[in-house]
Amino acid sequence: MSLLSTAQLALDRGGRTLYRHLDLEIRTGEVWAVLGPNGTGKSSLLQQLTGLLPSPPGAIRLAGRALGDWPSRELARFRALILQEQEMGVPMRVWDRVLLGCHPHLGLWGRVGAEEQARVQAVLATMDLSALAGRLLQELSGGERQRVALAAAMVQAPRLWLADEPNNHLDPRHQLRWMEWLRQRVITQAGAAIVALHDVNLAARFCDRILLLFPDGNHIQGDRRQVLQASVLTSLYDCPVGQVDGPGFPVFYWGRPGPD
Ligand SMILES: Nc1ncnc2c1ncn2[C@@H]1O[C@H](COP(=O)(O)OP(=O)(O)OP(=O)(O)O)[C@@H](O)[C@H]1O
Repeated sequence: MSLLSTAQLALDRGGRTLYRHLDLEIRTGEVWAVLGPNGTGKSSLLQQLTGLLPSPPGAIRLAGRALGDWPSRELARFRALILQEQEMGVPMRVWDRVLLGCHPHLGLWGRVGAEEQARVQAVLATMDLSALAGRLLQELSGGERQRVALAAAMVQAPRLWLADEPNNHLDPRHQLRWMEWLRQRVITQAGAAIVALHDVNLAARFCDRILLLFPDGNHIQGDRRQVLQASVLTSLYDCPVGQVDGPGFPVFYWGRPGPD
């Protein structure tokens, strides 16, 4: 089943055409990576797919229904957007920030019950945040704050995940853990995800389908084995990329092999 589709989507921004004629079909159980150099439109695409940037009526459909026809509350239950930079605004504790993720699921009076408390507790434990529950966001490291943003989306429990560089600031253990969690979640809950990444190796390991955005406005999409090839990535990033065999997946490296 298609959870997100686009028809001839296009976007001009910053005086440039970022993409044209973009037809996407993101199905249940799929994790997509969007890759491309700085400024090619990865964040802009995610913003457009969520409705933060305009698109023609019917050009974006979620589960078959045009984006503009979704009531906002239903939409908030269906999909989550994880932004690249987290706005901190008013001082807030970790627990309260993560609890905000429950809001689309609360009843008319917005009362938080034992079920929501338990959900927050479980997600905090998964993200190694239990000990920080009472701390202010302003007092956290960049990686800790990023884990809080991911935790809030996990509590929101959407079917469709749109995540802009979710691994920003995360150490390798937490990157791996979160990507594994997302993949598992998408498979077991019949969900789907589209994730903007700079780490090609995470894409090669955890994503099924890849969308490449080129600086000249062109794009390529397809199965990860077909798209993620050293020659394609070299041309995408205008930087030499090599490839070696990893344990069950390819490993890419930047630059030419060293002399030793
Ligand atoms: N608010 C804005 N107003 C006008 N132009 C913008 C705005 N935000 C981004 N742009 C421009 O849109 C283009 C795409 O930016 P975008 O942030 O989508 O790229 P990106 O692929 O996510 O880059 P990065 O890898 O650096 O995160 C860039 O040329 C950028 O300068």
